[in-house]
Amino acid sequence: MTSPETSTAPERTLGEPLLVVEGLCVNYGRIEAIRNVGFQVPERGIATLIGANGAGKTTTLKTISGLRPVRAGRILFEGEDITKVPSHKLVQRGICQSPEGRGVFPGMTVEENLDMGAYSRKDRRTGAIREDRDRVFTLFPRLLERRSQFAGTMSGGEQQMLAIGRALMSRPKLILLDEPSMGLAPKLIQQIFTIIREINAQGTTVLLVEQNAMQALRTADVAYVLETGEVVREGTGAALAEDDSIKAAYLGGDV
Ligand SMILES: Nc1ncnc2c1ncn2[C@@H]1O[C@H](COP(=O)(O)OP(=O)(O)OP(=O)(O)O)[C@@H](O)[C@H]1O
Repeated sequence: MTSPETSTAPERTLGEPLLVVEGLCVNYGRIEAIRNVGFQVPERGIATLIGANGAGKTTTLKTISGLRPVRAGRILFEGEDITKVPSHKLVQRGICQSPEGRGVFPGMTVEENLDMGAYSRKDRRTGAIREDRDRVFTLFPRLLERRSQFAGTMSGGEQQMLAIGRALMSRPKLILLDEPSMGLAPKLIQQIFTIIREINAQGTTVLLVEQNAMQALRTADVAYVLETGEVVREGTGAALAEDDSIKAAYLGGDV
């Protein structure tokens, strides 16, 4: 049993909301994938969306990234309306997503994949890109060992690390992580959550989508529970991790 005092969320001063989502509705044809979804991500914080399969987590992230059109509602980033801003422009503004299921370039080496992540940034000085590559290698020493290896020949966990590293290469203010622990062995899951906290401690705001509810709640400052396309609960990660109805519904044996 974890008390709020033992939450591993680091002590930081959270800022004003960096991302605000209001009344978001998104459809796939006639199917309403999410309805009236609203939440906020505080600057320098970690927010998480948890929920079962099909709850609408990935759709929410894709919509924030500009990959799905909005039927109703709006998305504000740094106080500006970005609801209709296309994906590549959002990367330039500081929002970058690490997709579910890795999505690395299999025929490129680790290093080439990382360089692709820096493609759209304004500061393209070789020195600056090298520094950021080194930062990724410090976070993920395994990627350094495999810097010349083709991404497609690496394990699932290594590809997941590479996808996060590649997103970091755009120097995002806000990183969107879609199920970073998916399919990983328990030891690697612990490592990924430690790295997420480290990325956040270095100044990047995090929006984390997870099915691994207990780990996500322990990591997050604020948390929202999605159920069939709607936000049904919200609170601090620590409070929701302690809530009996949340434990019964979402945590199962995952503790
Ligand atoms: N390409 C698509 N076409 C039609 N419906 C879709 C599509 N993608 C998702 N949906 C539907 O939208 C709803 C939300 O799905 P979404 O993938 O966002 O959920 P999720 O919470 O991320 O689930 P998971 O954890 O399984 O990835 C579901 O009802 C799903 O069936």
